[in-house]
Amino acid sequence: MKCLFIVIAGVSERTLIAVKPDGVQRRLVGQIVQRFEQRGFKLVGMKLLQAREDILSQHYHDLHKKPFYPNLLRYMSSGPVVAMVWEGHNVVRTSRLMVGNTNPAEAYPGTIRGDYSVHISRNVIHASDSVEGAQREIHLWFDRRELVDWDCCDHSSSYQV
Ligand SMILES: Nc1nc2c(ncn2[C@@H]2O[C@H](COP(=O)(O)OP(=O)(O)OP(=O)(O)O)[C@@H](O)[C@H]2O)c(=O)[nH]1
Ligand SMILES: Nc1ncnc2c1ncn2[C@@H]1O[C@H](COP(=O)(O)OP(=O)(O)O)[C@@H](O)[C@H]1O
Ligand SMILES: [Mg+2]
Repeated sequence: MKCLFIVIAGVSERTLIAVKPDGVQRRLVGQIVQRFEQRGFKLVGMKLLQAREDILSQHYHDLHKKPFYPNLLRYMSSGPVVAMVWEGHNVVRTSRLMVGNTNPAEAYPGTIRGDYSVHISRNVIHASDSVEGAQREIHLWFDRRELVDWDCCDHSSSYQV
């Protein structure tokens, strides 16, 4: 029974969150990170990068026939993005709810898109939309060695005088 618990505890769900170029340029990174921390998720990977076109075209492969696809790639290349991996119970579904509708005009106030954006072509943030998609996107954006496993600790037990 103890072994079973350890196995289950070891496969906590992860998702890819990316602050898009407009979010970085508008200095929204800190507020977005704060929302995920406050909700109780654990940051296990984070980097600022100018996304390469091959990564973006794989990332948005499902949309490559859409009329807005060229504009989407231009948007995502228009400055650095902050890519993050967050971990926790139901993190994929919960982070989609925190992010809000793809179209900010439909996104509820209180969601990230509902609070910080007005137009679908500048919607501030990306969040994986399924557990399988998250695994694929994390693998695409991060090297395994860039992800850090760490335990929450009760600091009071390590205070020293
Ligand atoms: N310019 C433009 N961009 C769009 C349109 N539809 C979607 N996009 C952009 O393409 C992104 C990807 O679309 P989706 O994957 O369907 O939406 P999403 O899953 O909410 O957004 P991501 O988290 O970025 O994947 C959106 O977040 C928008 O930035 C559109 O009609 N026009
Ligand atoms: N109709 C649209 N017009 C412009 N951009 C769009 C449109 N649909 C999607 N996008 C862009 O493509 C991104 C990815 O789309 P999608 O994966 O469907 O939504 P989400 O970002 O909510 O996961 C969106 O975040 C948005 O930036
Ligand atoms: Mg999407």
